Amino acid sequence: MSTTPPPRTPTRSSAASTVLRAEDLQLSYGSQRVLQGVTLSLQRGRVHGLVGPNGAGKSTLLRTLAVLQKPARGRVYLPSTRNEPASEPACPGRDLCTLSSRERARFLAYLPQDTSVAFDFPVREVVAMGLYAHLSRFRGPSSGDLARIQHALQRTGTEALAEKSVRSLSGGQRQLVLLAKQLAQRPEIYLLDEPVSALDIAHQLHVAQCLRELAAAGHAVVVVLHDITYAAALCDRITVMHQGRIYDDGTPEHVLTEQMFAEVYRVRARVETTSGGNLTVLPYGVVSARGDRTRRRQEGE
Ligand SMILES: Nc1ncnc2c1ncn2[C@@H]1O[C@H](COP(=O)(O)OP(=O)(O)OP(=O)(O)O)[C@@H](O)[C@H]1O
Repeated sequence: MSTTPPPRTPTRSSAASTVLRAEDLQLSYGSQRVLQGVTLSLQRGRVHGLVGPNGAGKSTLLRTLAVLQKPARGRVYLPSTRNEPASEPACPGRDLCTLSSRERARFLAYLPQDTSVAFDFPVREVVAMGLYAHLSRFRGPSSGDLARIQHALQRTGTEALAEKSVRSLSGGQRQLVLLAKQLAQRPEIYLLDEPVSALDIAHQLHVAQCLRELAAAGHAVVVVLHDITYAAALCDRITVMHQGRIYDDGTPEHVLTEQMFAEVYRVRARVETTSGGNLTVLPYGVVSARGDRTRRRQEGE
């Protein structure tokens, strides 16, 4: 079942500036090439979706953008003038890996796909960890910091869980708590790997609203998603990953085509626009060599 988030906001048409650029990324695990020639720019005020089949390289790309993995080739950097269009050639800029861990934490937050936690803490303390980059070594959290934690809990609907131990939570609750931690962190860029995969439809809508608000406030939001209809409604721009490469990149209307579903996902899918203007995707069959022949015979080709 797919959930349709609220329609995209006018931020989509406003002028966007590039906040981070990745250029010609290449990364392998042993002999397996997982990223090949990946180049993309992230813009403020945009929700940027990453979609593609299992194993396409989406999580690896996100971890590389978060400087948690080092590419064999290519770089991730802050453009020196952060307002050039995505299509312009790279300018020298500053490599993200040269930022200190505190600077990096002020710049970006990364939500992993696996939300299991190594240590047990009360939820409120987990969210407070998001403040690390903003706290002085010599003082505890201020009243403003405490208010920020409370706001993050409220924004994600996890207030009632604040005193519970994080290990006692359900998978979906843990996902919301880790999102609250990111909100408390207040970075310029949010890198979120399947942030709604464990959420019910109400919470999916709630998170979509929250991400749209972050974009409207000028943050860049990158989100890996498998629910294509949800992605179409939420994202200003979608990058389709296929076998470690960018297959296509652009507005949902541009990239979510029946041809793309056949070539990348190997499924037949109907792509329709509802009367409300939302794009919906209905997969109805698997593409296979045999299936293609059968279909052609049925169609009398
Ligand atoms: N630590 C690792 N060691 C070896 N291979 C890995 C490792 N992590 C990922 N891979 C391989 O890299 C490829 C890309 O994985 P990645 O997790 O980036 O894909 P994905 O597009 O996020 O997939 P999914 O939608 O299933 O989460 C896969 O073939 C995977 O098996």
